[in-house]
Amino acid sequence: MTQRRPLIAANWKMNGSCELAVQCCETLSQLPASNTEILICPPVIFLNDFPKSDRYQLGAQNVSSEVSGAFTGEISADMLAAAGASYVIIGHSERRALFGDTDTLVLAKTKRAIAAKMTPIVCFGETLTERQQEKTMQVLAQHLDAVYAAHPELLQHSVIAYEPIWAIGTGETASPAQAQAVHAFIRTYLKKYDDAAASKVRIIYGGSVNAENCAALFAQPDIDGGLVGGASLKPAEFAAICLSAQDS
Ligand SMILES: O=C[C@H](O)COP(=O)(O)O
Repeated sequence: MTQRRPLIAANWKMNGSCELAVQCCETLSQLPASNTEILICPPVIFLNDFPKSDRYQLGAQNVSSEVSGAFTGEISADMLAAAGASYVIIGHSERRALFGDTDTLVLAKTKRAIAAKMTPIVCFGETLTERQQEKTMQVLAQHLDAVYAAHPELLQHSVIAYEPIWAIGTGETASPAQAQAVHAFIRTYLKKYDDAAASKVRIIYGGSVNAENCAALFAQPDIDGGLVGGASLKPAEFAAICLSAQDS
């Protein structure tokens, strides 16, 4: 880890309950105070089940690209912020693959989040085929360009999540060296938009992070934390992952 403040984010996806929220709060409240920022992104219906705490922040898993109006089922950035979300995950591969979140939508959502004073966690990652064809960096460059080329000013307000799609929910994580190589590429690539912001931006890793593999990942110089799916549904394991970031 680095001088950048570590961020460990839980993405519950469409899982969890108010009972899990209570357990999660209790477990996290026992962690010693530290510089690590802990974030929980439950389904928005559970945001209010988390009491206000200085141990963690709350976030959402998606946001509308629109401000308001006749968009049935959507939730605006202002509404999420009013419900207590200070972060929002944007462009997760599941959104891109299953719900049609294109690069254009990812850019629009990123702008909306920042306008509502939330921090977007903008997700990027390659498929297994793209990795096998050695296209990882090319694919990432294209997707990064789609958000930041015309709007480099967004970078200083963003967190980047690198999530190789082949490692999500599969139990197969990128090795620390593989992940570090991509994180270093992303940081270097982003320098062309804003050199200072690229040095400061937190780039977190997601894809089968667990209590066993997290320490080696977080020890890498360009890995500034994790976006944790399955393991974040087990409060004790998630707390162990948060502790591991403190030690790295
Ligand atoms: O947002 C989280 C990622 O999709 C990783 O999920 P996972 O930890 O279950 O592989």
